[in-house]
Amino acid sequence: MDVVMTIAGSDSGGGAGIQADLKTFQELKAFGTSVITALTAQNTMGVDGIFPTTPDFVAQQMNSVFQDFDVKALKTGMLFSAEIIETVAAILKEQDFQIVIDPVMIAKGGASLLQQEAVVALNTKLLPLATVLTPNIPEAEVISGVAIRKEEDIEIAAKIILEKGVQCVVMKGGHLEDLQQATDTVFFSDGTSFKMQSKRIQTKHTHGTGCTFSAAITAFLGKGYSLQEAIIAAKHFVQRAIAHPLNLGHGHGPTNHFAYQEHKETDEVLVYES
Ligand SMILES: Nc1ncnc2c1ncn2[C@@H]1O[C@H](COP(=O)(O)OP(=O)(O)O)[C@@H](O)[C@H]1O
Ligand SMILES: Cc1ncc(COP(=O)(O)O)c(N)n1
Repeated sequence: MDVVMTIAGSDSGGGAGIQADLKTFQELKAFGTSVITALTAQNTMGVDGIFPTTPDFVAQQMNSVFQDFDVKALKTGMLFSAEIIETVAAILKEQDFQIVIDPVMIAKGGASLLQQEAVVALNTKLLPLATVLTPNIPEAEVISGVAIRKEEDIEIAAKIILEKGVQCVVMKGGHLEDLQQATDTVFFSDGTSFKMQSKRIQTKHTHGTGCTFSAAITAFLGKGYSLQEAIIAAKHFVQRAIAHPLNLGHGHGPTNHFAYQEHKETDEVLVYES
């Protein structure tokens, strides 16, 4: 059994964060371990409160798992503060994992899940350790300092991000809402790139899409897929999870992790070199 890890915040509403990650790992038959950076009081309508863990206790959780398990791949999600980022980075520097970094900043409802002053630590301490970084458009803008207004800006921002030491960046297109397609563009540090395109589903139930996508990449990497294979397989996973919503809650409802097994016919991801 392949062991993977998520280092992220808890979402009491079950749609994002640690809960989305563990559900994704489970559906993909990877054994999920978890390090909780913060508790959030949250539902589909928004975040009502945040209670961060101390950096020392984040370290203690990581060390307990690493002492006992052979972790194959891990992801980070909500890290909340510069102190937590520095603690996580210092431990990961000593290890040789495949690391997926989902640079979570703002929840769909608008709450800040990363303190503003933590962006420097993210850029300088954590990004150089990333096998793959998965920013949405607003996150890519903050990390790169480039305002993304048109297609060409995506490539400009990606190049700046790769210069920070990231091996691969997936520029997620979920926030480009005027388009018919949900297109993610993947750039590697060797200069190659490809696009993944799927039908944009008209739905408000997109809570946890980014968490689910990065957790799926982690699970597939843990199972031995190549980086490109893992990213493409994860796009299939999230597409099915969005296409078959559970219609839960009164706001932005969660994605459907069961859909990967239950709706194998939903497979319309187009991949092409860019
Ligand atoms: N309405 C949608 N239909 C299909 N795919 C979507 C939709 N919204 C987001 N996605 C996909 O979900 C994944 C997460 O993207 P995004 O929503 O941009 O991330 P985040 O949750 O971090 O904001 C990406 O693969 C993106 O293309
Ligand atoms: C604890 C936690 N982590 C991450 C997100 C981001 O969610 P999304 O994937 O919808 O951007 C969230 N809302 N809560």
